[in-house]
Amino acid sequence: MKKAAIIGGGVIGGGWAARFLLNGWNVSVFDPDPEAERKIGEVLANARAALPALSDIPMPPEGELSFAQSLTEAVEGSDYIQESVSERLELKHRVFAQIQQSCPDTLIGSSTSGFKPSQLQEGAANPAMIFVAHPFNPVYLLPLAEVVPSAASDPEAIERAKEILREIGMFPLHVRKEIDAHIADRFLEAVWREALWLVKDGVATTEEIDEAIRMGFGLRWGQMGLFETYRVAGGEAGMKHFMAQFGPCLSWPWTKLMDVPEFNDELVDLIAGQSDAQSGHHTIRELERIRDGNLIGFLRALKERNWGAGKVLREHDERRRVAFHAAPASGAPLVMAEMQVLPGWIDYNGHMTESRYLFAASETSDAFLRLIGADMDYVAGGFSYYTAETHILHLGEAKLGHRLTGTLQVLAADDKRLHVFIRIQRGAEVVASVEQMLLHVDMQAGKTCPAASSVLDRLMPIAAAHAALPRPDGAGRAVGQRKS
Ligand SMILES: NC(=O)C1=CN([C@@H]2O[C@H](COP(=O)(O)OP(=O)(O)OC[C@H]3O[C@@H](n4cnc5c(N)ncnc54)[C@H](O)[C@@H]3O)[C@@H](O)[C@H]2O)C=CC1
Ligand SMILES: C[N+](C)(C)CC(=O)CC(=O)[O-]
Repeated sequence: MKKAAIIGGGVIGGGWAARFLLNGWNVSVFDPDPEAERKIGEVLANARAALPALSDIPMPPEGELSFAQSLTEAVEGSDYIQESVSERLELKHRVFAQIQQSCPDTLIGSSTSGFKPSQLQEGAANPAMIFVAHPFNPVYLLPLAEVVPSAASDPEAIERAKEILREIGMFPLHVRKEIDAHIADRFLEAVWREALWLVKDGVATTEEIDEAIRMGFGLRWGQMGLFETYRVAGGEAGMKHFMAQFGPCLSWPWTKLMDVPEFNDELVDLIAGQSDAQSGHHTIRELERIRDGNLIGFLRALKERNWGAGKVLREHDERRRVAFHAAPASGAPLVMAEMQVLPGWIDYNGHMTESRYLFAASETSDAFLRLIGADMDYVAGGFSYYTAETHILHLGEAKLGHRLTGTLQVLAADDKRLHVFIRIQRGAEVVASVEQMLLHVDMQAGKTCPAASSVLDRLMPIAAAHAALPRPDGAGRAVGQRKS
């Protein structure tokens, strides 16, 4: 089992410890803070609840965590050392000196947010082993680690470090030219300084600034970065058009940070050329589709959490739910869910795996239950619908990227029973039908009971309207039954 030593077990050291442990490494932490063990325990509990949810493969057995009494004890026999002490250069120098007394040839990544590797290496016994490995909080979830070597670094050691970071699920971004605050923190710092001006000048509150980020460009940045986003914003003509349109802003007072590069053809060609090399293999339409697919995934996740832009989606749903019940019930199957076949839904036969048809049906029926008021508040009150029986007919194949619609027809309903017929459709093609019997239950008693009148008042008009629909062909089918 490999061993990582974490020197400094605060916010970032705790995150590194969790990432290594959950990826199967033994971890030894040294931090003189008497609270370090408790703090790391809490970070680890959060990481255990979060990181496995990102994986479709079972996680390796967790490594062993130990707390060393001295720095020398922590680093002994380690394959990798991550320094995460406070952002003070003289403290980092002292820590490196102590580490290299006993482990001069072991890789030492520093979490420093801003010091250059050449600064970290000053006075070191073996500068070649010291480099920046700058992570992002929470370290156990965010993949980026900026790996910054200096001219004194050993290239082979840097490649080994990048491989270790990949092994624990990170994305090592090799920063080729050392600079204060590396790459990402320079952006964070620029945005931060601009935000401080806006607040100080009374232009916006901290909340308004956060809304400006999380309701708009923050979502775009999170899935496409800066240049790819602006390339798409240039329309069919791409980056050159974008720059022609917005280049003049560089000399307008659009920012307090007025030290800007001269806007000339050389700059345009530099940026546009790099943008072509980065993204020119996709058409703008392809990039739009990639962007939209990514945004749908984000927004669905945010909606699940009822957070940020996801809260807006839920509020919008609620408004539409009220409007829906105010109108007369329609006599057509209800379109209750839209989804896209994701990579993790595909099986070894190259099409959507069977369990995802049930998932798609349950997305559809859950949305219907929310529609009739059997929502999470109703469940919190101790009542719910449970599925008693399901019959799936596989009628077609859904493949990666297909957009699917879940429609629901009520076959029958009374105060305790809800018999539904769900079609999972790709356009007009029904790829599966899912017939279900749901029973209304008192969750505490573990028995069926009549649904609340607030639910029945919404359900029964829909059931009455659907009674006029033709009975679906697949309804009531049993396994093995031949159609006459
Ligand atoms: N907080 C953040 O958002 C990020 C911080 N960083 C960087 O990570 C490093 C650590 O920052 P945080 O974890 O936020 O600080 P922190 O204040 O939460 O933790 C620093 C820890 O270092 C310990 N420490 C101090 N002297 C020590 C010594 N001689 N030996 C061992 N441990 C010692 C302290 O007791 C403390 O627990 C800094 O270089 C910072 O710039 C990097 C990315 C993000
Ligand atoms: C504010 N900060 C400079 C410490 C931020 C970072 O270094 C990275 C992060 O996680 O935001």
